[in-house]
Amino acid sequence: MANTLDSHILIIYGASGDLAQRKLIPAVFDLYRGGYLPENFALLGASRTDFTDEEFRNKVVFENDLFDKEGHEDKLEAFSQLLFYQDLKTYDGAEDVKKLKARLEELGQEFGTGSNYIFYLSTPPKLYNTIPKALADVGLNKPEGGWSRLVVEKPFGYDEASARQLNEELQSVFHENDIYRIDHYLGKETVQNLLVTRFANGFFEPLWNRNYVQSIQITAAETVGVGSRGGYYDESGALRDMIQNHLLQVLAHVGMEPPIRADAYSIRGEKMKLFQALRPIRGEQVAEQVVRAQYTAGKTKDGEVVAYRDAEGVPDDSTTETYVAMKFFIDNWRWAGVPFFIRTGKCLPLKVTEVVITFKNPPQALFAQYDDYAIKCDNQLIIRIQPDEGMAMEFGMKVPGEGFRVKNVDMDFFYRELTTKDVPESYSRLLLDCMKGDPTLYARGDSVEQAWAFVDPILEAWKKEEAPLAFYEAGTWGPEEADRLWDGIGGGCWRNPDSSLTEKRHYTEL
Ligand SMILES: NC(=O)C1=CN([C@@H]2O[C@H](COP(=O)(O)OP(=O)(O)OC[C@H]3O[C@@H](n4cnc5c(N)ncnc54)[C@H](OP(=O)(O)O)[C@@H]3O)[C@@H](O)[C@H]2O)C=CC1
Ligand SMILES: O=C1O[C@H](COP(=O)(O)O)[C@@H](O)[C@H](O)[C@H]1O
Repeated sequence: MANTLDSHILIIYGASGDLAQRKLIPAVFDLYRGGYLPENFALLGASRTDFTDEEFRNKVVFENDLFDKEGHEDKLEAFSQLLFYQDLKTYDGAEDVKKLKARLEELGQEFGTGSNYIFYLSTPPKLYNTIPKALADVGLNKPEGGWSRLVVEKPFGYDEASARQLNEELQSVFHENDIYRIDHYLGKETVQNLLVTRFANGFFEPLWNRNYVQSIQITAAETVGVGSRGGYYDESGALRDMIQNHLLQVLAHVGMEPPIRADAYSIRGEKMKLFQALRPIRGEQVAEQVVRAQYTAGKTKDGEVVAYRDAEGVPDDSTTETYVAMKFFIDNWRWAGVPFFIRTGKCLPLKVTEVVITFKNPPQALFAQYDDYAIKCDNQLIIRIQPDEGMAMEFGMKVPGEGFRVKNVDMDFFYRELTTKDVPESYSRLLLDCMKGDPTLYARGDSVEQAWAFVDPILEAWKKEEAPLAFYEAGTWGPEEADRLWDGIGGGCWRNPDSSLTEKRHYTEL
């Protein structure tokens, strides 16, 4: 099936690496299989490893376990014929980029793709500024008669200053509208569905504010440890790796004002305003509002785990956090006074990401004398980002029989009931949007800086050791210090979720 996308070539820098093999090439194959790619399309891998086109195809397609090969041999073979490879001596050398340009022109003629290019930077981040400059030196940032877009992987900077500098460097050679800062959480259907839930329905929005909401919590728990990524992770830590980008993006979808239109300008503008309203956490407040912790040896769902400090590539005196829990406020009219909580960690009991909106109790506890009312009657909306994607509303109902005993029940919706199709993988959706020239689900430069501005003071306090590092056993829900964040706000606690969104309850004991 042909479509109306512009013909183009997708160039993946760092094509010999893990991300290209595990995520990018399979995502392009999904687009190919779904008929989303333009009729004239080619993919050019570029990195230093010596491959012929054929060797590259073998590595990233035929020897790639992530492809379900059975029954798809013909499609895979045809897809592989769209893949090419250009070896480089360096990523930013003049000779290399000239060679790359010549290859692109050759492919452009062979495939009729013209001079439309997407350059995907899947290399170590230190090359994110030098590659675009090298492209600009030979005019590949503004190709004659075509267009050029740049996709930049995470991490986008290390702090606000480095993100600002990177923005300046990129924007000096590419127009902001052509820079696509990828955050794979924005490619998740359920993160996008937060906007639909809020803005396509009439009954959530009137309740979605300080008058009715008691607290909002976001949890992103992982069972895995750092595995073989210790070297990268130790320089990063959970705050940079998960909160500065993914979870603040989720927060923005939960907290932003309604956009005027469902387009990149309006949606990204509202997200920026939300980030500007985040109340900074500085100095002594860091110890009160943010808990950082590191896992020790233990047992998770995946088996025995060694302590973080014993993981490959991690120094034995590392103070890098593998867990963060924090409480903060958003200083705007909608959210004044509402506490927000975010936590994320490695080696926790479950892989789960969810948002929980807890609504205020009714003004009078009318049925308080009946046993379990007090503990049972939270009105919560639970939005499950992954897995078991869906939503559940919890509220109190009368237990049949005498008196007014109240129990919590739930109404749920599961994404799998909405469609029999597989939920598209984040990278496929995001790549397709870039091919269409739609940056709505990509992070805008100023908002990335603003997100860093929120986390920077926390990182500074940690650097000065103004807040202690706690420890938690792998396989537990984190340190007990995180529970204390809920003190003094008039109720509430972390919801430690089950593996399924709602355990189907049997009410026989009633
Ligand atoms: N892997 C993942 O799941 C994710 C990765 N990312 C980001 O994407 C980018 C690529 O990640 P990933 O594919 O995992 O990384 P890899 O370490 O696998 O590197 C990708 C490629 O970059 C090239 N490279 C260039 N210079 C260097 C260097 N000095 N050291 C090592 N490699 C170099 C290598 O190719 P060659 O030697 O052939 O030139 C390598 O194959 C990173 O910035 C990462 O932060 C983001 C999210 C998830
Ligand atoms: O970007 C990252 O995300 C993953 C978690 O992504 P998910 O889609 O599986 O929730 C995390 O494991 C990794 O450390 C981080 O770099």
